[in-house]
Amino acid sequence: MKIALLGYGRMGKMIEKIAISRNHEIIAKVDVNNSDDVAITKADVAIDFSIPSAAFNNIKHCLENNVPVISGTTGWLDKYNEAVSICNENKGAFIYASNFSLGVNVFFELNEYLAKMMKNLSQYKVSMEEIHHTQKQDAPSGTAITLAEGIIKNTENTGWKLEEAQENEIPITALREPEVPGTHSISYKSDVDTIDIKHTAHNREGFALGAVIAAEWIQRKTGVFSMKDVLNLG
Ligand SMILES: NC(=O)C1=CN([C@@H]2O[C@H](COP(=O)(O)OP(=O)(O)OC[C@H]3O[C@@H](n4cnc5c(N)ncnc54)[C@H](OP(=O)(O)O)[C@@H]3O)[C@@H](O)[C@H]2O)C=CC1
Ligand SMILES: O=C(O)C1=N[C@H](C(=O)O)C[C@H](O)C1
Repeated sequence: MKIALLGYGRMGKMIEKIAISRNHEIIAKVDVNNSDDVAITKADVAIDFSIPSAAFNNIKHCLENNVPVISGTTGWLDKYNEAVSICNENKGAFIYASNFSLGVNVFFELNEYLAKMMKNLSQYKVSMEEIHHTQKQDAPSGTAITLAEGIIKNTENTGWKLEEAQENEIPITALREPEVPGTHSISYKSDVDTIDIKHTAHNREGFALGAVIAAEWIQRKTGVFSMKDVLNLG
């Protein structure tokens, strides 16, 4: 495949390495100072790991030029429904995932399964913690938001909040520490015990491999998909 990388930072560089190892070709590398709009239109797929303020326009540009797009950028989802409409209007192909790693996608399923079991156990209060590197622009992480949505779908919780939450809201603590690729944990605490589940990324390879697998999977498809479709989980 000919791949356009939209965003050539930590993730863009890791995706380049994995894509080349799987015999793909990088034909465009876009960052804040370098936008090659013509090269993008010649790609079989674009992979966007950029910044929250740039992601939507990157995705729109690809979909309007019939280039399938995989986006892992977090913090832009107020415009997700608009991106879905643009994809459908252009009969394009689009996947957004807050986390492309196989391990976290298994963790998403585990989280929902546990939430269903906890639904009627009102003695347990749920909370979440995410830890990321100090360069991260958004909080809470996209992954933490997906995890919170998985709990809300399956319990009486009605929303989530950073730090101080109301009754029926999931409190999320977002910590920033040097060099941490991404750690997410969920706790159900009662007066007598605590149940914890946790995912720890050791590096960024899992995210990058998942994004390249999604790019391979979306070839010749039309529609809006998720990593659940790609990995055939659940
Ligand atoms: N879904 C997932 O599995 C994962 C998602 N992420 C998310 O991916 C995103 C990128 O993460 P990361 O690589 O660590 O971040 P970096 O800051 O390392 O990289 C961001 C890149 O985007 C570039 N950029 C800035 N403006 C634009 C623009 N207008 N168009 C295209 N590129 C632009 C930056 O360029 P410059 O440096 O020149 O400013 C930089 O190269 C984040 O939102 C992060 O949360 C991260 C890991 C996994
Ligand atoms: O910014 C990051 O680094 C990460 N961002 C994603 C998120 O916001 O969930 C995924 C991963 O945790 C790393």
